[in-house]
Amino acid sequence: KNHVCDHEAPISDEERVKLSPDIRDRMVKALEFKTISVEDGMEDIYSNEFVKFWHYIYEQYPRIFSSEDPDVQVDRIEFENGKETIVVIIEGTDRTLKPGLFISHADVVPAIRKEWTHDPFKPFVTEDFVQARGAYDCKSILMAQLEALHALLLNGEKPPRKTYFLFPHDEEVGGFGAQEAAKIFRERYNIQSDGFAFIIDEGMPPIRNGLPGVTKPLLTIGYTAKGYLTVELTVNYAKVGHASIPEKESSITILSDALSRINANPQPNQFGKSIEVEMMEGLVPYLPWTIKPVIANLWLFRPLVALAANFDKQMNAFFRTTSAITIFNAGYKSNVIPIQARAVVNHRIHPGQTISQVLEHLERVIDDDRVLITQEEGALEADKVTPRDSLYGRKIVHSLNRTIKDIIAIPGIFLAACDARWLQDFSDHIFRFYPFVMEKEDLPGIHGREEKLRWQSYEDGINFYLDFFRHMDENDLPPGHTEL
Ligand SMILES: CCCCCCCC/C=C\CCCCCCCC(=O)N[C@@H](CCSC)C(=O)O
Repeated sequence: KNHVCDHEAPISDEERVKLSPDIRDRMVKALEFKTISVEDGMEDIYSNEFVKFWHYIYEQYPRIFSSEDPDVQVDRIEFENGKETIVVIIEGTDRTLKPGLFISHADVVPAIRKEWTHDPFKPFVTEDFVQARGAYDCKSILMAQLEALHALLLNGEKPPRKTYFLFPHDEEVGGFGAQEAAKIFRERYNIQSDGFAFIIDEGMPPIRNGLPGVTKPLLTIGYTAKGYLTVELTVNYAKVGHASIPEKESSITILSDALSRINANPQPNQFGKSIEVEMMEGLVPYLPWTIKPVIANLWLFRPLVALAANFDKQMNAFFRTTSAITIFNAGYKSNVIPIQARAVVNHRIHPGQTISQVLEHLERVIDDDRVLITQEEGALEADKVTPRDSLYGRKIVHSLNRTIKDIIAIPGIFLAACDARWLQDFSDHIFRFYPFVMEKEDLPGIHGREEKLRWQSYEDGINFYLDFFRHMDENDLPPGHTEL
């Protein structure tokens, strides 16, 4: 089976929610709140923005947040400085079905004003897109889910199964909101291991022109996610003296050598150890004739395809554990040689490797006792893998095909991390993706500058959630539809 039915009849015009000026305005306004997560140890001046953000959201969606309906419940998990992780629970029409869980975080990463053409918290709006920090990651999902849910409830409908929405406040800095929610799901709501039918969180974006020759929007739904490991490298080299008579080595040169060795000796290629082979096979029908015969015959060309990791940064990220040097500091005065140098390396662990294997490789490559390697808190192994033939996966693809023109959706690996990792015990069926098509050039906007959400994509994404909310029952799709 390797067939994705990408020619579903689209939803009808009557079913489709149109992007009204009100829907646009709500999104634009949501982007004005500086719900910024800052790293530990930095001054957190944004707490009140979270309070104001949720106050605004409560006002905008009264059918959810101030409802008399006993089937609609809102729970607020309080954290320091008034920040809250929010849980919304909607009773479904069939109480015999396991509940489903949707996750979307409310926090965003910081943005440096001078790097942007417009203030990242004063949204720049055109006919085609809105540009602001969080426009894609992740207020797009949060707002689209609220729009879809509100429309559903206002229409007098309920989802087929009980549905939980989790809106954490700190995904970008560790996920304590999601970790606390996991405890509350167990203790307060009595949800046991495997208690959710499925979990849906942020993940890969559908990218138009994402691969050479693939012009249609291509989405690799995260059926697993890479692990996470940050290490600090420190050198304390006390042989220092006056800068006019330097030693041959210093903490800076020793650390620089170590970092160069990490760059020159990447972690081993893992092609074939997780679901990247299926991912490549899923792509076959859409590839141009120049590449198709190679990918269609992986039994023969596997070693050749694995080599792609050496030439293409995306393939590299899919096929191996990556190591990104994200922080480097040393020195404090131009004529003083510093004793200490420090760097931070962030690894995204391929499911074919473990944390200890990554550390062993790192030690072997650095091969210098003067470089102290310490593991930062928050490391996690790669996530478990969702079954390829999951009914919910097929239903997701079905709804994507019905609401987003030309989308190609195949199972793959999520290259980053999301809050679902803290809730893995609750479901074997976890899916990580965004339903908003982007152009390839938009990609660096996520965590970068000029982050964008395209309006047509936003409308499509709202309709995706609405369609999925209506159809997320246990009934199988008609034969021939959406076999992954
Ligand atoms: C075959 C098609 C190729 C497409 C390649 C696209 C590559 C895009 C990969 C990732 C970008 C999207 C990421 C969006 C979600 C970001 C979530 C996130 O940033 N999470 C944080 C969590 C931090 S935990 C301390 C992270 O850093 O991973």
